[in-house]
Amino acid sequence: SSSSSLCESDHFTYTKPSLFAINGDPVHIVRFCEAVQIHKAKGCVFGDSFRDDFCTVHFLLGIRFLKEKYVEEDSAESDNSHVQVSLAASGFLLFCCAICCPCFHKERKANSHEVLPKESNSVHQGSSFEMSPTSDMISSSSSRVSESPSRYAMSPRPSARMGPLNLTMSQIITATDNFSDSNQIGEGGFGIVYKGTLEDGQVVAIKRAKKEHFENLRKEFKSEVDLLSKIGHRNLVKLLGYVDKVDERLIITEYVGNGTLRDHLDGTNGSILNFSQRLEIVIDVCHGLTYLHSYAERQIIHRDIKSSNIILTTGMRAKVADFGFARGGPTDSNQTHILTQVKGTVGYLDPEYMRTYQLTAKSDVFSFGILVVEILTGRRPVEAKRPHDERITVRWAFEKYNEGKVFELVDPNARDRVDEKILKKMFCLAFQCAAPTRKERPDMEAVGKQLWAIRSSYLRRSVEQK
Ligand SMILES: Nc1ncnc2c1ncn2[C@@H]1O[C@H](COP(=O)(O)OP(=O)(O)OP(=O)(O)O)[C@@H](O)[C@H]1O
Repeated sequence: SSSSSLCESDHFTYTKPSLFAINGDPVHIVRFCEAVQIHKAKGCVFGDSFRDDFCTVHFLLGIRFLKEKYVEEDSAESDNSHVQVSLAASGFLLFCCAICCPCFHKERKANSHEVLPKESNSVHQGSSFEMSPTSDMISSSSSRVSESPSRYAMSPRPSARMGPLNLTMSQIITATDNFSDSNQIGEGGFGIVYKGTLEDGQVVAIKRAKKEHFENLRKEFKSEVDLLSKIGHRNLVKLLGYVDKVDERLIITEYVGNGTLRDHLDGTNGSILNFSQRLEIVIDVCHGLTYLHSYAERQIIHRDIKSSNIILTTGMRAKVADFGFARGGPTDSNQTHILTQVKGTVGYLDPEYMRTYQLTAKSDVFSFGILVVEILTGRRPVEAKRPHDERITVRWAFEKYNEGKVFELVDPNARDRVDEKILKKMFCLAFQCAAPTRKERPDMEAVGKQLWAIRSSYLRRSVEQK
């Protein structure tokens, strides 16, 4: 059987099982899908009889392997192989655009209709939330609400401390000037964050649980402390100690003094991030996540990767913070996922995890993909005040990317001009990470390799341009 559709003056025909034609001329499937994509971007509507399932990754599995080969070659690129690799890279982009993206586009649309409007109506954007697998509801009363506290009642234990710091309550009170407003540096779902200066001059960040949520936040506190105590990496905020008393719950971490990534994207502290800084931040976050997923004592899934949870140092290095929602990954090698409540932040949440309650490290990969689009465009994942077709940033970016208008995506505040190929590679990688299903997303280690290759091309081109 055959389906056909007329778009502008072009006539598209698909005859099962694998004959593709434009205006009567047989064409390769990749060319065909590309043309469909371009016409869709121009606003052409394909009739019901015309199904484009064959443009999905599943259909083109064979070609996908080819794409992966290109990426590998790209990572190993050297100065000598420059020309050859550039060609391979553009081939990769072509495939990425024609194959990975149509699939992403199609499924993403379906997913976002299902979940995004519901979420954005229900919760304050940018705040973390959780959703129970049984109730299927998103809490709207508070950005972070826990399950019944009694389920998590722990036996009372003394004010426990770990890490290099052994602080008493009175030392903490002195360090924060009795939790004075002037030392307050931020506020999240867990509580208020204070800056503290210890007797020896060391500056720390002290998260103080809000009294009204004390019981509810017990599990979150425990999870954050337990997981943070097992990790040590330069791209993750370090736990220095904690206090767990009947009437006080505090987490003491290293102080990272240059504000959140979101602050920097907003330009609230005066300076605008250039492309090179954005690329380094992306790489730092990738390294932090790679460590959590593959090198920590036990796999850790962060579950709340977003720009306000990335804090920058004065040297503009990025550190992942806020482990309040973090969870250990599967312990048994036969286990592919963990079945659990949905927790995270609107706009960054993995649609597959939302649908199935199955959590894997690939949920962090999805959030990372969304974050990369945010870093490059400067736009929040959901921009409610924009025109309709620009509200879901990743979808808007994807459409523009497919129209070949990659420069229109770049944050208008970032003035340094970047090579188009580099930008395309970055966006393409972000779209792969934000693919609708986890099996289509690369793991963080593979992302790191691609980023490293992008970085060396970027540095080489910067030198060439000088
Ligand atoms: N280690 C730190 N060093 C410096 N500032 C920090 C540190 N940790 C947190 N902050 C600041 O405190 C703010 C609140 O952090 P917190 O992790 O409690 O909440 P959040 O991530 O912004 O919100 P939510 O918990 O609802 O997701 C951060 O946005 C940041 O500005």
